[in-house]
Amino acid sequence: MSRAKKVAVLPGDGIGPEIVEQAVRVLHQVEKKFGCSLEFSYGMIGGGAIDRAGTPLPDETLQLCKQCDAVLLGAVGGPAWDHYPPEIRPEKALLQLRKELGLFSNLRPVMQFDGLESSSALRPEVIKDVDLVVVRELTGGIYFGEKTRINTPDGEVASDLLIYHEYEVERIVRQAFEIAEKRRKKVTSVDKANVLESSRLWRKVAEKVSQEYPDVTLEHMLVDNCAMQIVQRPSTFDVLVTENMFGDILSDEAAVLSGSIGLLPSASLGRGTFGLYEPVHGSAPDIAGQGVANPAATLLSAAMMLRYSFGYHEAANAVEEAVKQVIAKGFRTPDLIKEGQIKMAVDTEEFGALVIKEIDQSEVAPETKANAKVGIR
Ligand SMILES: NC(=O)c1ccc[n+]([C@@H]2O[C@H](COP(=O)([O-])OP(=O)(O)OC[C@H]3O[C@@H](n4cnc5c(N)ncnc54)[C@H](O)[C@@H]3O)[C@@H](O)[C@H]2O)c1
Ligand SMILES: CC(C)[C@H](C(=O)O)[C@@H](O)C(=O)O
Ligand SMILES: [Mg+2]
Repeated sequence: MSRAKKVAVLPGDGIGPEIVEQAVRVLHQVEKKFGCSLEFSYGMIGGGAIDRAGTPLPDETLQLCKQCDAVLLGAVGGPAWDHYPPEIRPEKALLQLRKELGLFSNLRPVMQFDGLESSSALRPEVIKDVDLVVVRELTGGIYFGEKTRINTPDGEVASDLLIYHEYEVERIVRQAFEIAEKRRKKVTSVDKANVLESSRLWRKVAEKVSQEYPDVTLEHMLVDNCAMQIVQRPSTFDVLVTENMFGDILSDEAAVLSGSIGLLPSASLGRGTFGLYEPVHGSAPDIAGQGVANPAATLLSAAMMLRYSFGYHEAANAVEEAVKQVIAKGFRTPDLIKEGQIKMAVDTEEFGALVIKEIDQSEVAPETKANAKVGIR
């Protein structure tokens, strides 16, 4: 294979370091098995960076990311920093990093895992055949609009501006159509066009872009309805495209379909092959330091990195298959064990070791249909 691919590794806070450690171990196994070469460089981000460097996103971290081919991130935040002012909160680092790197498109695939049918809070017949991708706009909308906080005689007043430019909507909607063309050819555009002007623009642009993709069906859905439909008839969704905050909320909700937020990976992409890969979940302060976090979401994010940023499709398939196999064989981190179920309980490190063993023993498999469907390039 070609020169070593450079990976910036940002473990972050809470369970971040625990899950990222397993991802790096798995990627070392990928190097061994597939003869590729990855070069890892570590950087600080989030609360830990505030404590050590006085800022959640030190300039060295940003420069490191810019010099690499991809970024692998754990999670940021936690109660220790919740009272900090907005400019030095851990979450600010994440938003700034995505913006600075031009990563406007956040892909969050949601799938079914064999053996987990009864781990979901939903009935097995409802979650049967779930296979959807949330395409979340990532660098615009209310998270990035102007914020104000003023004192008035009637008390404090706060505001967050929700603003979208046409070009921002157009590029993310187009991305959704490109993905849908390789899948089941259906785009659900989610908005609140009955109330929000930004959503009315969103809808108009979605209609315009859809003209270029006559073989893809476009449906519009109001976000409140979508929040219900996603748990009522999830298998009818293929590609779901939406603005930043709606996508944030709906993707956490969609975790119920797989069985745990610890299973949901993500890829944040821009124009080229550079990408940032992180689990959908946060730093899970309630279980941090116990070594019991589910590392699957991070391992699957690493697989997305192999696929989208490096084009290592076989290696990506092997990691995804290995994670699925470990789960199918009945191994479970605590988040996937319901009361009364007898399963083989494993911790974070044991789960990582099982995945490594699966990769070691795997045949080098060709691109499978299921994997190819999420592909965007
Ligand atoms: N990308 C990110 O870095 C990111 C994303 C979301 C939240 N956050 C931050 O994380 C902190 C905690 O947020 P929260 O509690 O609302 O959300 P969270 O996703 O961290 O946790 C929600 C629940 O899911 C569980 N959970 C999450 N990941 C898990 C895993 N891998 N394995 C097993 N269980 C898991 C947690 O234990 C918790 O019960 C906050 O500071 C928040 O701002 C960061
Ligand atoms: C921590 C927060 C800023 C972040 C977001 O809203 O993007 C998180 O919830 C996510 O989903 O990655
Ligand atoms: Mg979120």
